[in-house]
Amino acid sequence: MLEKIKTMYNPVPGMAPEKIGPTVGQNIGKISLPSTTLHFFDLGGQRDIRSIWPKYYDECHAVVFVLDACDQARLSETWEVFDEVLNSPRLLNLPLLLLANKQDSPSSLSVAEIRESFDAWQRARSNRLKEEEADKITNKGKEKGKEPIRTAEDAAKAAAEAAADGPAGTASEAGAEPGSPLEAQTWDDGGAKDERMASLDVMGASALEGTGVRDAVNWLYIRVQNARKM
Ligand SMILES: Nc1nc2c(ncn2[C@@H]2O[C@H](COP(=O)(O)OP(=O)(O)OP(=O)(O)O)[C@@H](O)[C@H]2O)c(=O)[nH]1
Ligand SMILES: [Mg+2]
Repeated sequence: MLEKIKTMYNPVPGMAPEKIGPTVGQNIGKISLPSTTLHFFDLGGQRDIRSIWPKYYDECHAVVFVLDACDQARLSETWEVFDEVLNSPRLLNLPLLLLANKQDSPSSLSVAEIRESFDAWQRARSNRLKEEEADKITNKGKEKGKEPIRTAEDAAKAAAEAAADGPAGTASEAGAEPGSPLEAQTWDDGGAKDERMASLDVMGASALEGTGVRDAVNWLYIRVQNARKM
């Protein structure tokens, strides 16, 4: 994608698609636009390379997450990685674009299908977390049920414990253990994540044919200009 951007915007063309191998570390590039120069850091997407991404978060002004819209088998992995980026506290206030690449291919998912796929993945995860939470509460109840109440003193203690636990299924039960996935789920960010989801920008492009590339660069140009005015 970055090489195509260079070819379209710079006098010296970027590398031809057939010569591009997987990005090891970073690939950099810049393009000049009216009153702005955009500097790009193209970071490799392979598992081992993803650990370097956060090193760039403090320096960047916008993020474009490029996904392979043909690779349906890896979409679930893609959403896990994307969700982490989406929820990175250091990126929370930055413009974020989800760019569905390979739109030239007949097997590519459309922008609408990509959005739907991510929504479905999020719904499934949320249901899974709720089930885990319900199981936890049920198991806890069973444990308690096992304890024989022998004396009046024991009965009073059991009643006090039950009262302290609060009604089953309330937020007091959810994600009680620090560091659990539930805790991440219930982390209060003042609704910033919901807002981000509602305003998530998704676009389609083809790095091979160049369709959608100018729209994506314009998106970046506008966001970076706006950020500068603030
Ligand atoms: N049909 C089609 N193929 C593409 C397009 N963009 C990239 N490819 C092909 O997809 C393969 C992977 O492309 P890369 O550009 O290396 O993918 P990448 O996302 O940068 O991968 P990493 O650098 O490992 O993160 C190559 O065979 C490319 O030729 C596209 O827009 N359409
Ligand atoms: Mg690459």
